[in-house]
Amino acid sequence: MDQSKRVSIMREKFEAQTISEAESSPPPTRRPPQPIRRPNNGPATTQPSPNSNTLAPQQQPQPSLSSSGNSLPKRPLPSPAGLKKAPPLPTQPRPALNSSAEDNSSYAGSAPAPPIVVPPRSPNPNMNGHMNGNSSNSHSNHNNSNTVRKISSPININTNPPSPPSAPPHSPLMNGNHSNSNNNNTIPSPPPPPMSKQPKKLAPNAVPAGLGNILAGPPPVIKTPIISPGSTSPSLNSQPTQPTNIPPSSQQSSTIPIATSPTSTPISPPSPPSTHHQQTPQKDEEKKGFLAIFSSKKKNKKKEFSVGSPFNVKHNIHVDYNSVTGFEGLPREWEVILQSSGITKEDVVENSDAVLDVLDFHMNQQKQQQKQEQLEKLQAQAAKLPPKQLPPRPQVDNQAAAQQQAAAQQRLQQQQQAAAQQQAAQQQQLLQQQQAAQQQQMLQEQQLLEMQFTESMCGDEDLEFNNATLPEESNVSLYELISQEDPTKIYGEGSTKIGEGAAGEVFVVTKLKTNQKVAIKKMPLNQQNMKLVITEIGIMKSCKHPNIVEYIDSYLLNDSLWVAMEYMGGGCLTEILEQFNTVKLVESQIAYICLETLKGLSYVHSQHRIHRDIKSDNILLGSDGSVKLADFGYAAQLTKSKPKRITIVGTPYWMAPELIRGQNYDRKVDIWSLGIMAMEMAESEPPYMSFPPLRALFLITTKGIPELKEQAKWSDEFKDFLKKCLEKDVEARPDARQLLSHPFLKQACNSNGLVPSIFESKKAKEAQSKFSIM
Ligand SMILES: Nc1ncnc2c1ncn2[C@@H]1O[C@H](COP(=O)(O)OP(=O)(O)OP(=O)(O)O)[C@@H](O)[C@H]1O
Repeated sequence: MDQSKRVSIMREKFEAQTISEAESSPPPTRRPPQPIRRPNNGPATTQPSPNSNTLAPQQQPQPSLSSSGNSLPKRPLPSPAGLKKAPPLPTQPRPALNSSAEDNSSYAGSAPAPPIVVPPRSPNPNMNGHMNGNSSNSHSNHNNSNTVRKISSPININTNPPSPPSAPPHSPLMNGNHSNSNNNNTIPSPPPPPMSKQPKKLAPNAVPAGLGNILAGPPPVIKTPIISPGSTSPSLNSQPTQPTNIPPSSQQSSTIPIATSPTSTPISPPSPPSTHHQQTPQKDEEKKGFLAIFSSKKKNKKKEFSVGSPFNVKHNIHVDYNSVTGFEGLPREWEVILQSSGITKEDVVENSDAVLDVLDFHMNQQKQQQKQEQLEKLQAQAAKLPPKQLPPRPQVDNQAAAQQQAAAQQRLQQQQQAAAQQQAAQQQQLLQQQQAAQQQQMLQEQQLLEMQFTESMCGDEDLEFNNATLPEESNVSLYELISQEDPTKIYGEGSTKIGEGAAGEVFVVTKLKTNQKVAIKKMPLNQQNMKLVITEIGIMKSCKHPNIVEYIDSYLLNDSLWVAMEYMGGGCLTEILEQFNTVKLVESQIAYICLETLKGLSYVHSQHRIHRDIKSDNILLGSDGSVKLADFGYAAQLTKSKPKRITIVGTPYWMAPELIRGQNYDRKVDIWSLGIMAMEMAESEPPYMSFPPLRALFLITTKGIPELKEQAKWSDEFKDFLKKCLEKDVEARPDARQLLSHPFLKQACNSNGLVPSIFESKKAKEAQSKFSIM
């Protein structure tokens, strides 16, 4: 699309959204900042005893496996202090962005529906980093062994106008690898973030997202996945120079399509100016230098909008694209976004499309965040409602009182009878539903087996590339996936918390019959995360491969879903990388981890699935050095009707350029992420980690990935492997099967070769937490 038209449409969307929200939403509230932490949560090194009550009530309400369900937590509970990795040293947060699950509905095969805006998988404020657009991660300080990588906090959004421009950051990466030399016109980026241990949680309603904090301090670093439906726009306050909280708009009608989304709603053609709700930024004419390029020439024109019909907007504000000076007429908030993300005038001029992609991305992200905020607020309000008070009993004489008592007793009996009948009917209905679900499940398993059989007859070529073998969309409900068994009869009472993610907490329990250790991920279940959960379980359940964490079963207890899976005693790969100062992976180990990951990916891809969140956090290690893929919460099933994907899902620093750009993408995005993960293993963190996420996304799409810092340290094979994985041209990027024969992987050690590093990193981590306690 023509640049100026695209900018113009984006601005129209923005204006419409702003007005629609301003009129239809309740007064905004700013959520008080609360530190959110994604703990470094490797498995406990001590063996949990079935009887050990590691989650002592005084520390934490015990989420015991009680069949009554009364003792089960409705939300994941705060972890015991001792189990959370003590944050030893300041770290840089890795913020996550908002999510929506347009794609994730696909596993379940729901009929194509309007983009589903998926708020955090967990409403627990302590866990909302993942989906709330907020997670944090440390900025690795290689000189400091105590650096913590995985700390979560929601992305910070702030409406404060940008500080006066300061010097742009000079990343070694950029300096060394990219031409970003003309500083005269450069919009100053925030200075390189100080290591801050305490992740900030910014007021998510504030607009523009994260900017105040980005400007003021460490940039948010996104570590957790994003899902962007491509159909939303940020709710930005019409007074851009004020720190503002914008109420989230929960109306679907208020969502705005992005240009790249197939779900976009068409924008109405231009029409004459209207008479109210002028949202044009003020003082544009005062802007100088770079800012001047954004000045709107038509700022006095007015627009007409109706609440609830944000798409019926008039093209009476013109945002022009000028190939010499950049964009003109961008909303003030966008200027701030660009400034704080370190996106320069040169960037705008040279890569206007990429800048628009990033702005689109940001708009979507903000929208999700606001929706989540709204949801959390409603939930909080509902929780605060006082219990219904019984009316005070009137004073009556004894006889009247006796009569009243008898009548009341009779009424009570009648009510009890009615309730019992109703309950019986409900139980009957539930039973029928369960039977139907079981039948359906059997049918589907049968179909799956048939499909796998057909695939196994086809050979690898057909498995991976013949779209004819793509499955049809199928509809799976949660009841079809979960077990009806009582987990309290299967697992012992004792449980030890071993990890925590945005979706829930992970415990290790012991299977009574076999004495085998099992990991149980407990996720609060609600309407928002239902599809993600179904996706995760559905895909895990049907993935059986030595390089994929084995799914055991899942259970519904109250409104929590417990997913039992193979226990991986070595924790996640990130835990090794966090100890970069003391434990460095050598090439043979990196090659081994890449090889095992590729085997898993090759299998996943052969099932026409995309993992979409490959990163060190989602690679689990066995104590025997085995390497397995985990966390399929963001995976997508390709189907005949959806052979490609477009939803923006992933964790920014690991995201492939085609995905960031909102183009159709497929399995190859996982290969890109694997390349980034390989760089993580070499350098402890992904490229551009020191940049704010939007800037990182921009750099990924425009500059690609810089080379490894210590070129001489690495073999040509490794460098070539990275080059192949990080090939921007999707066609030229090899697939998993092709990569498996890359010469670099021939250097791979065996599983035993990884064990010492797992062991050492645990030791270092223990020493670190002891040190931080002292
Ligand atoms: N099967 C397992 N065995 C051992 N540890 C596990 C297992 N599954 C998860 N963990 C631990 O729990 C942590 C959180 O698990 P997981 O990543 O699945 O949760 P999540 O809520 O999906 O997280 P994310 O925020 O990455 O989406 C992991 O980083 C890992 O340390």
